Amino acid sequence: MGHLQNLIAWATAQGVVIDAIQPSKIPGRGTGILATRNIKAEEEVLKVPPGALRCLESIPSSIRERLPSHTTIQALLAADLALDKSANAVPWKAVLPKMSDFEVGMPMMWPKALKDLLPLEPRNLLLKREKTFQDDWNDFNKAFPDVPYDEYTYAWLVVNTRTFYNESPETLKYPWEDRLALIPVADLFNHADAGCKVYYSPEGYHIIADRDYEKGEELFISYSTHSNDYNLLEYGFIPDENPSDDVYIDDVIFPKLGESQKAELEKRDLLGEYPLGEATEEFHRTQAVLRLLSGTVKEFDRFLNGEEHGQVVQNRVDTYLLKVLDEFLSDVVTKRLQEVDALKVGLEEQRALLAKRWTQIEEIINRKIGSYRERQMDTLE
Ligand SMILES: C[S@@+](CC[C@H](N)C(=O)[O-])C[C@H]1O[C@@H](n2cnc3c(N)ncnc32)[C@H](O)[C@@H]1O
Repeated sequence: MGHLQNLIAWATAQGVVIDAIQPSKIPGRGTGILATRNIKAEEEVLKVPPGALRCLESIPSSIRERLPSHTTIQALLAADLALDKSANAVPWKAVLPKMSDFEVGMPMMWPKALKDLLPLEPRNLLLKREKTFQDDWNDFNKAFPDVPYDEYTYAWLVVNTRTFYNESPETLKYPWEDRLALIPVADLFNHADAGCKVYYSPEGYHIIADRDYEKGEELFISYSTHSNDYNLLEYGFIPDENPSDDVYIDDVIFPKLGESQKAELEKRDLLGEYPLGEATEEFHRTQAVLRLLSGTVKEFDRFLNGEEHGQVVQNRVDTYLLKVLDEFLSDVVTKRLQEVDALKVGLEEQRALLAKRWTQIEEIINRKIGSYRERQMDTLE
């Protein structure tokens, strides 16, 4: 029996109910879930009972007691996985991605020269994630010094890329972003921005078809509405289509900021993270920094206090933003694409992912420039 068939037999024995789907190898996406017959919308295709979860409650107290009380659920799950040598875990572990998959997709595993060519905002996010990983490893290594670094790294990345939100009386004591669990078989669904519904009941996790599917079609779930910088950093892939994608212009903004302007922004917790997505909450940060760069501190304050009236300042800010976006294209994006192309460091697939991201950024900026120009023409008419 192959690993995937073995997994199904094992999962069924754990009480997992699998209907009309099967895991299969999908080019470019590792393993995914395919329909084995035509499926109607609202059909339940998977149910995973609570007993089959790898979650806070299933972690042996012998592990929890040896790790510090501040240990996150993510780090506890990673510790549990790194230490789990039981035969019961083998069928699930056998279908997990390999370390070589993480080395390609996860920027955490890239050589520094490639990490340095990531856009500034995700580069900063990566530094934070690396610090979290390092802290988790230090705690784990003190408690379990016999487990090698590579084995823990692998377990940590498995947890990082395939957990689900899991609410229980125990996990409610943790911050919401850390209420995590591993759900065998459900963790084989790949991401698309529209996908099957996932919900939890006392019977466990249910996955329900969101629409009709034809036999052989891949079924997806949505991991959430993240930008592709986030998808790359946290999950190690870049979707081709992503309506929630956004671009941060920190790379072009930061070199323009003087020390006193940085201090002004820092004072108000507005230093860094400048997205272009107008629908995002953080777009307010972008509007604020553009006012500071193109106007006076007084105007900047008026904007922050909600005292800006009329269109005059906004029109000037839009014109300034257009200039900034042109600069972003010529001074940052084009340069980065050339640098990635010239670089011989790392694996070809790693460089291809990085180049894909900068190309997407180039396309988004070009679309933005087009829509701002159109808006300006409309205002003039
Ligand atoms: C929850 S797992 C899904 C199953 C996974 N493909 C596997 O082989 O085990 C999440 C991982 O799947 C991959 N993935 C998910 N959605 C993808 C997509 N739309 N395109 C490419 N890779 C995807 C990424 O590597 C991600 O870290």
